[in-house]
Amino acid sequence: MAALAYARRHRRPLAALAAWSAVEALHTFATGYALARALDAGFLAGAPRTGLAWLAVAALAVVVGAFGTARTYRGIAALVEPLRDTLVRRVVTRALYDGDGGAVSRLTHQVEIARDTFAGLLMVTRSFVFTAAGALAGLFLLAPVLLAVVVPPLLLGLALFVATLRPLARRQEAYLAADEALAKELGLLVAGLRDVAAAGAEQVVREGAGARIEQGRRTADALARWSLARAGALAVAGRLPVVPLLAAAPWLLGHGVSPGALVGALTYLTQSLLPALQGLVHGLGTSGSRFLVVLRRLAAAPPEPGYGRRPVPPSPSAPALELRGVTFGYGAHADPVLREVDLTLPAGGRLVVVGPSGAGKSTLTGLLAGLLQPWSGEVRVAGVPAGSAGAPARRVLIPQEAYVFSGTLGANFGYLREDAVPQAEVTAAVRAIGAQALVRRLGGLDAPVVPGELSAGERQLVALVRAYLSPAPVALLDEATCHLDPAAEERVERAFAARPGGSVVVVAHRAGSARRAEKVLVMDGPGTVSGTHEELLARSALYRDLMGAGEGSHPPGAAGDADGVDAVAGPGLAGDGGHVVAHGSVRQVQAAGDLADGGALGGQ
Ligand SMILES: Nc1ncnc2c1ncn2[C@@H]1O[C@H](COP(=O)(O)OP(=O)(O)OP(=O)(O)O)[C@@H](O)[C@H]1O
Repeated sequence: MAALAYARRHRRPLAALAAWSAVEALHTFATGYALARALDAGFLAGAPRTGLAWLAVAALAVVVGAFGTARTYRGIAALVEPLRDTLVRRVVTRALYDGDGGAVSRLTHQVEIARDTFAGLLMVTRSFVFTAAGALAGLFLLAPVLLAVVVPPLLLGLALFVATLRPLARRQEAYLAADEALAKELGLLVAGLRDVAAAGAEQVVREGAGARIEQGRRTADALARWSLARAGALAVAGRLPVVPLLAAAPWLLGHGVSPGALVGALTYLTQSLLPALQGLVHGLGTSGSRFLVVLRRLAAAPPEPGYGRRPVPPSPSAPALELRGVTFGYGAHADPVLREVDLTLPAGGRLVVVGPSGAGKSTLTGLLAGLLQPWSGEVRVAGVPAGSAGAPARRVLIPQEAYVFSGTLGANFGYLREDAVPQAEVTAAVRAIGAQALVRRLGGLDAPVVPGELSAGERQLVALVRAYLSPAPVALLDEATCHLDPAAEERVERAFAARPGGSVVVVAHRAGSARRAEKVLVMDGPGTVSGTHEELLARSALYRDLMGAGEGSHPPGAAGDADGVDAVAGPGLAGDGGHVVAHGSVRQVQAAGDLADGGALGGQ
């Protein structure tokens, strides 16, 4: 269908190609016929001049045919180049919109394969059709009975070859898939080489890439074996048809076929039909299967939602982060860590997350950061789905273990920026985070950093300045200040809260973070409950425990927890614009110890 549509769109170049192919086919027709006439009417009849005249006709046909052949290349180019342009446009569009990692392989390798093989296919198919037409017409004119001897073995050869097409195409597809996977893996590796070296992950990376290379080798071997089988089929199809003609020669001569016609038939067979058949078999076998496979990979990969359209841009006024009915767990058979959680963090909002160890706080930040994908429900970033273009650059996650690499302090600070960060901006960030003493001690921004020679707290300061300078408006601090003293921690949290245009989620390490917060999310297993510090003291026994208030200070009128199940923040809280709102199912409340400000939360 697609081929027909393509042919319809390119009717004119196709017609021109057919016309020049017909001129080319004149040569085929004339070669056998003129040879037969040269023998029968010329040399065998004692009229060598007539024979020579017919040979001259054959020679003239060669010249005319060569002219036709030369012209067919223009027609081929007029059909092939538009296909290449279409494929390149498609691949580049997908790479730009979807961050398609296999695009390099597609663009540099597969599009060229598609173009070359399409040209090859057009050439051999066209040549076979017109050569066969010329030769069969010639045979018919010489003696129709010749067709009965020549055509059946030709068809048998074709059938043999067709049988190898499908298995070969499958091997070709596997080979290209392996090539793409390798290109993707190497693309990722090159981008992350510094991180690989910093994390000492060379061995892991070697094993992963080694497995891909091995897979590529295996698929190439399988392809080579089937190519060998096809070469066998080609040998049979390309030689066999001569035998019946030679074997039937006495019978044919006895039934009115002249010697010249016999020689003409042999000429048609050996000079035209068999080479054209070999060309077709070889061309379809290599170019045909490669073309179909490559085209399927280039054209049939499912377009992503919104493919070909501009992605919806993130909206700065939409909530910075939203969870809608998010359920998530680790492993197919594990209990969910979060169940049906709704959460809204308005643009510029601040959320502090508290909960006992294992309650799912890091899991929540992983979901918000896009490191984890929910089982169900949706994560939206600035109004767009978390997986779509534009969303990744809007969040920066600072985990407990800060990542610092060997290089200058300035390079570490500016790591998440694509531009050169102005000095004044760096100085302001260093001051906001409270890292001036560290910068001084190391000798300024150009001083080299040896990660192992920094304390855990100093490494956190480096990571925090880097996050502060990042273009992402949303900062996710997952106990990112746990190695700092309470005063330094407070300074960092205030800095992120005041970051222009910024929103922040803090997984609290100490109770003080929650006391200072506008809104707090209390997590306990799959359950969440949110509110202000005062609301939660009244509503949540777990929160009172975490804050060190204890059961004795249970304020009058607080939401009941007699059955061990805390209140779920319901519609009353949802939608109170400007505040963080959350609700979800809540599990058994667990006491987390009596913690005062400065003490650790969550079992640290
Ligand atoms: N990679 C993982 N594979 C399987 N289970 C995990 C994984 N990470 C966390 N969990 C489980 O998910 C639950 C929530 O863990 P999570 O780290 O989110 O809790 P947390 O509140 O951040 O804990 P902590 O305060 O100790 O850091 C725990 O039961 C934990 O064992």
